[in-house]
Order: sequence, then C-alpha cells, then structure tokens
Amino acid sequence: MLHADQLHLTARLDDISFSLLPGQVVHVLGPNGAGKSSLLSVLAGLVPPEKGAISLYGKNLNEYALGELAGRRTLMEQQLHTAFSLSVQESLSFYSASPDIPDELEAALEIRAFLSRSLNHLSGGERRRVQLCRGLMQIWPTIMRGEGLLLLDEPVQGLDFAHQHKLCRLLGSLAGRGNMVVVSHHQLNLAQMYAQRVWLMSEQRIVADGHTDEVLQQHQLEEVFQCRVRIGLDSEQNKLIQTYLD
Ligand SMILES: Nc1ncnc2c1ncn2[C@@H]1O[C@H](COP(=O)(O)OP(=O)(O)OP(=O)(O)O)[C@@H](O)[C@H]1O
Repeated sequence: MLHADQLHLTARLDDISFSLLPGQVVHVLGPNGAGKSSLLSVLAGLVPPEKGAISLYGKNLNEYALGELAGRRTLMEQQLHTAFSLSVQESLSFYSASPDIPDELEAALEIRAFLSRSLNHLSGGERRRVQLCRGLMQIWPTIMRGEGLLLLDEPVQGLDFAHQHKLCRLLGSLAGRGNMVVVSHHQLNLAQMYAQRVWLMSEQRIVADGHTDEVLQQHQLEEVFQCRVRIGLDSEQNKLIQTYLD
C-alpha cells in the first residue's frame, strides 16, 4: 500500500493526500505544468516533500535505504537519456541482475530484435520501449511477488498505437498480480479504456480522484484542460472522448 498525506512541495505540489491499494492502476491526467512529473518524483522518493509524509507498505519512504527502494519501486522518467553509446543489451544489464528479458515483457515491448544495436541508432518509440523494459526489469523479482510500485511518466509518448495498447494491457496484467501502477499521460481515451482510477491534476493539486467514469466527465475535463470535450459512444457502445477548440 502507498499512502501519501498532505504533501506540499514548494510551489510545485499542494496539499495532496491519497492511499493507493495493491493491484490498482491509476492514470494521472492534467495539462502541461499541472504537477504530474513532480508528483511521480516525490512518490519515487527522489524529491522529498517539504511537508507531509509518504509511506510505502507501512514504512516511511525516507526510511528506505536507496538500494532497498531501487528494488521496490521503479520510475520511468519522461526524458529519454541516451548520453552513452551503449547497446540495448548493455543498457539492460546496468539495471537488472538477469540478462534475459522476461517473456511477458518481450510480448508487450518487442525489443529482443534490436538487443545488439546501439541505443543511439534506435527510433524514438524503440528507445521508449527499451526504457520501459529496463525500468520494469530493475524490479522484476518484486513485480513477480506482486509487491512493486510502478511509476511511469508519459510512457506512451512516441509509441505507435499497437504498442500503446500492449503496454496498457501489460500494466493491467502486472497490477493483477498485486503491483501498484501510477501512469501519467495525455491520452483521454487510453485512460477511459484502461484506468481503474484517475487522478486529474491542475495547478499542482489533484482536483479529482476517483473511478474513471466519475472523473472523466465533460464539465470537469473542460474546466481543467480549457478545451471543449465531447463524450460519445462508438459503434460498439464504448465511450469515446473527443477534444476540440471552438
Ligand atoms: N526542477 C524544477 N524546478 C522548479 N520547478 C519545476 C521543476 N520542474 C518542473 N517545475 C515546475 O513545476 C510545475 C509542475 O511541473 P511538472 O513537470 O510536474 O508538470 P507536468 O504535469 O508533468 O507537465 P507536462 O504535462 O508538461 O509534463 C511547472 O510549473 C514546472 O514549470
């Protein structure tokens, strides 16, 4: 269980409280600058909150040794770092004791085909898939026990549609084992399809926290995103969210 109480981080996050239960998938939505990345960094223990406390499985985040935390939670950051000219295989080996990509990860991310290639010679979407694989392999034994905290900042950025869906299904399946997943992005329809819970952020606060259907409502989305929203049904009666400007 992840519990955050009255977080406050100088001008970047304000008075945020929640509890996240094992097995939950939360999608974090909000306009640019709303505080999504800041929140994920704080939950990862990379940035201490100025006020308030976060506990992970009953223990305060700041009481975890760095190595213990690195085996318990993973944070996939928005930026793709490719400063070194490493091969994909070398890059994975920095993060995981085992060199083998678990079959479940390969099925969703499909990176074995370019293991020997340099990270710098991959496309943006391919690099993103490697980055995801690396982050998940970092805590794979914990994920297998269903005790991981997965914090993913805009992981679908750059992925083609099939890989966006494969990733969302993978995250659902990992949550099904008991892992907690917090994923930020800007795709309302992915949240509609795959989130169990949505945190809608605006101006460094969570302004709505609840079941996907409760949060993804026209008036609420229009207010937060300052954009017109139309929610309809497709031919198979699935909800479809469209955004537009007048
Ligand atoms: N390192 C930093 N130091 C100070 N302020 C920062 C820093 N990083 C971000 N900010 C500011 O904090 C606020 C929240 O930024 P954050 O990156 O968390 O937003 P976000 O919701 O992830 O946005 P986006 O959708 O653009 O990724 C913004 O006003 C931003 O300018």
